[in-house]
Amino acid sequence: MLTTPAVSKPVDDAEQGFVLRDLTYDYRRLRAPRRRGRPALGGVSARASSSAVALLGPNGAGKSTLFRILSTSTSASGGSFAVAGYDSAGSAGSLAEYRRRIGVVPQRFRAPHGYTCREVLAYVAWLRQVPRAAVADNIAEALVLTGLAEYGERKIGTLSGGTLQRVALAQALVSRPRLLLLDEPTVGLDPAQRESFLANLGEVRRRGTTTLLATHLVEDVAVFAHEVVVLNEGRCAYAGRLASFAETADGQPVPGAAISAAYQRIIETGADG
Ligand SMILES: Nc1ncnc2c1ncn2[C@@H]1O[C@H](COP(=O)(O)OP(=O)(O)OP(=O)(O)O)[C@@H](O)[C@H]1O
Repeated sequence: MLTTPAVSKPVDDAEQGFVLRDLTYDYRRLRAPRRRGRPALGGVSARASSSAVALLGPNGAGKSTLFRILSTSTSASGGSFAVAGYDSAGSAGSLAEYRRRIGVVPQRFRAPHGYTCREVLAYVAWLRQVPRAAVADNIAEALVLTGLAEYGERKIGTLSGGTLQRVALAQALVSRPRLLLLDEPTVGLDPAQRESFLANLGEVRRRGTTTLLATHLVEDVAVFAHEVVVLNEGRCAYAGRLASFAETADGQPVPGAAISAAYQRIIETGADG
């Protein structure tokens, strides 16, 4: 029977965030080193200090490449990053531990239709090497945090798109990640589903998980983000507080239109924050 798990306590924003130091990545070095063009990342430096960071940028800006580096599915060609107690330059944390503490929510989450939500989460917990004694609690906590406490025994094939995307978030949380990477997770959801997903995400980031949300939807940025990083053509065009980005007074709601206008200005002028 499901009991209410002890959900980890919210933590101070000051413990959150990340540092990117001159990160470079060049796909051409792998396939066609002499090909003309630019590297996917041409020296990205940025700093964030909150747990709610939106990553914006036009197609090809380098967002997915940055995610691949932060999730360690590929290594940067140069530069380093520090996040969640780990420094890729070697000064802090272990790579093995860091890998266990990353959660990734893809744009389109897929899982076998015949599995229950709990089975999917148990499988991911096994992949992530969650200690056996912690698995049941972690699964229960992930289901509660994503509003899926009643869905543990539901089969994946019976879920709506919005609920399935909450399972995507739950599976990313099952190892209690300290870094959560989300790649346009609300694409295809209707407004009510998006609102519910973002509410869950807000709860997650208040639990102490540095959350980096790549999105093209300014409404999501307005609801979720405290800070914004904008990539353009493989470089950081802006990194800072959402309120400064949209030129809104701190503490005031930031309208989506102001975010959109600031974003366009930065992309068009190449302004550097
Ligand atoms: N596997 C690959 N092989 C070669 N070049 C690639 C590969 N993946 C991405 N690129 C190139 O690297 C650059 C950055 O791509 P990336 O996918 O990181 O950008 P993005 O901001 O995530 O774009 P999108 O919003 O379209 O997903 C682009 O010029 C892209 O063409």
